[in-house]
Amino acid sequence: MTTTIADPVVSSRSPTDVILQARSLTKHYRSGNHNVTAFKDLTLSLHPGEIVCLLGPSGCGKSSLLQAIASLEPIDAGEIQFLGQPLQQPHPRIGFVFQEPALLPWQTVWQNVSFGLELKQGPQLSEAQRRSRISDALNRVGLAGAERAYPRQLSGGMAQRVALARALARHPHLLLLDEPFAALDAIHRLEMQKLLLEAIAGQTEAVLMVTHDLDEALLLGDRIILMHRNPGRFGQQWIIPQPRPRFQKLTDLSALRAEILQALSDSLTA
Ligand SMILES: Nc1ncnc2c1ncn2[C@@H]1O[C@H](COP(=O)(O)OP(=O)(O)OP(=O)(O)O)[C@@H](O)[C@H]1O
Repeated sequence: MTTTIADPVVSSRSPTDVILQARSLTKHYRSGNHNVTAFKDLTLSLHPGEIVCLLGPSGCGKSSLLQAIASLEPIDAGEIQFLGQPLQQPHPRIGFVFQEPALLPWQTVWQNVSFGLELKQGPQLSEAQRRSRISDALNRVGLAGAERAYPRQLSGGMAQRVALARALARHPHLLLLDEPFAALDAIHRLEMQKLLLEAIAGQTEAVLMVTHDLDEALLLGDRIILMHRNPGRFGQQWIIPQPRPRFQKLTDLSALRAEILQALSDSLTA
């Protein structure tokens, strides 16, 4: 079952619409004298209201897939459509958060979030619109008041909130998250997981998230896709049969958790 993220702007979209359609994607890297196939023949659709989590062993191509969808890395075969249009370059309505916040150390929090709006193909925003977007994004991540701080003055959790605000300022239809909370301790991770759900409400339509943490996938995902490696490819997928938020209800998913854990364990030897 999927939970629709209510959004006055996007409520006209039906869950049968497609935000992202990727067909038969293949990606090779040249490594020394040989090619590494990061992933092969991946097909994926993301629908409005969905958070989809990718789980899988190291090297199965999760990050490469996100980078391909973000148009940060070219693909060797296949096609990606975003909102029905071919996607060939970074799109202003796709936000990206990496494991490292990657903030510019010489710029303030406000300037770092503003940087998310610096895209050649981005919408022409007036100064007032720009300010409003940055201010709204900082509010969403609970950083109103920290606008003038520099990255060195921030904790790891705060820095990651800035990175999230930078992505949200784009008003993304699609948010790509590559292990965004992996570097945080358990308490801050939980805080950020809750904050993420609140921050995307009413704005972001679909989320594709890479995580190594099965509990995180069960907490946040509406759908979990297992990836295998050599070459990277999709395996089983599971629909999470409970609406979000489910912070108090993980024990209800213990049978499903055990099933996914077994599949993950099997994938290590596949
Ligand atoms: N820039 C690169 N040049 C050469 N090979 C690469 C490059 N980036 C990734 N690879 C290779 O592509 C494959 C997929 O890597 P990728 O980082 O996408 O996997 P992953 O599932 O995200 O791994 P992890 O969970 O460890 O982050 C691996 O074999 C990796 O070594």
